[in-house]
Amino acid sequence: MSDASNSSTSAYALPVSLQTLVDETQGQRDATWEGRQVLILNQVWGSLVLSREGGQVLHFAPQGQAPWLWMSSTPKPLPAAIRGGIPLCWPRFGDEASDIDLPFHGIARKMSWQIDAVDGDDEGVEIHISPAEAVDLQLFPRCVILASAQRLRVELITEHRGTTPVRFTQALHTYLAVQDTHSCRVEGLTGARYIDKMKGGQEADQVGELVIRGPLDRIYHSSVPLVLNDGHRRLRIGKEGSDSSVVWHPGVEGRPADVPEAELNGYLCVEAACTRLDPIWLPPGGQHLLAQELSLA
Ligand SMILES: O=P(O)(O)OC[C@H]1O[C@H](O)[C@H](O)[C@@H](O)[C@@H]1O
Repeated sequence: MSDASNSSTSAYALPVSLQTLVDETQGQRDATWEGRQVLILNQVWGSLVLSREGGQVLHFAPQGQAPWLWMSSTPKPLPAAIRGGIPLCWPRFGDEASDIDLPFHGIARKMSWQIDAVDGDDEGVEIHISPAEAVDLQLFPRCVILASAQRLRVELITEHRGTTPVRFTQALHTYLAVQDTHSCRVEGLTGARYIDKMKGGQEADQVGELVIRGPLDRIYHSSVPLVLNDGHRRLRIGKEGSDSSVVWHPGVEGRPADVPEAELNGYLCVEAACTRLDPIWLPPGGQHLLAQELSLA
């Protein structure tokens, strides 16, 4: 379903068709949503949806709570990436120079992934995924997703299986569900140096708390945990293996085609990233772990 009837008007809400699939799940099952093969978990600790296309968490909510992640009700059809949840931008983030000739946000979010293990009980679940197709690079990715009533943690692990050192960038491009983008503050960035991509890459220092007033596309040089406060909920955004925090919202002018107007202010992207500020150099045999962990603050 990709029409207006799939859109829910209440804040934090999932697209109606996805929420229905979650509600109809008891325990764990495979299903199809918007042409994607998804694993749906609806258990004592909460619910989670994972797409094999893109290896992407599409939804997470602790039991009895509203969704923590935003999802477009009108995603583009395959082979496009889905806008929402936690897209994997790997092994290239945005417009940074790359050793390898790759698309803007890399290849992972358009790859097909397989589920290697799902290990869960009433307390939570641990899911391991890896590419279902050959990765024609020296680098090989895999992910571990840990969900419980208290947290969602996504780990993106890169192994170097080749013979020469490789430089790469990446991001866990998380779309966080908010009541209204323009009521949001991101706490923890005061004083941090940032690159303003909307001002041609101009650099500046963050003065005071970051308050979202309009379109924003910034790479902060920051490795500390942040808090997204939308006035109704405070989400702690912890991370590992990342010295860049990207904060992005396109605003009305830049609204992507796969974001209905009514849903535009239902999210803010706060991304755990390794960018041009902190690219990863991996030697042969090396491994890097990038993680983002969400919990209530
Ligand atoms: O539309 P996408 O390819 O998913 O990219 C969406 C956005 O992602 C990042 O946050 C970048 O900083 C932005 O410059 C970009 O516009």
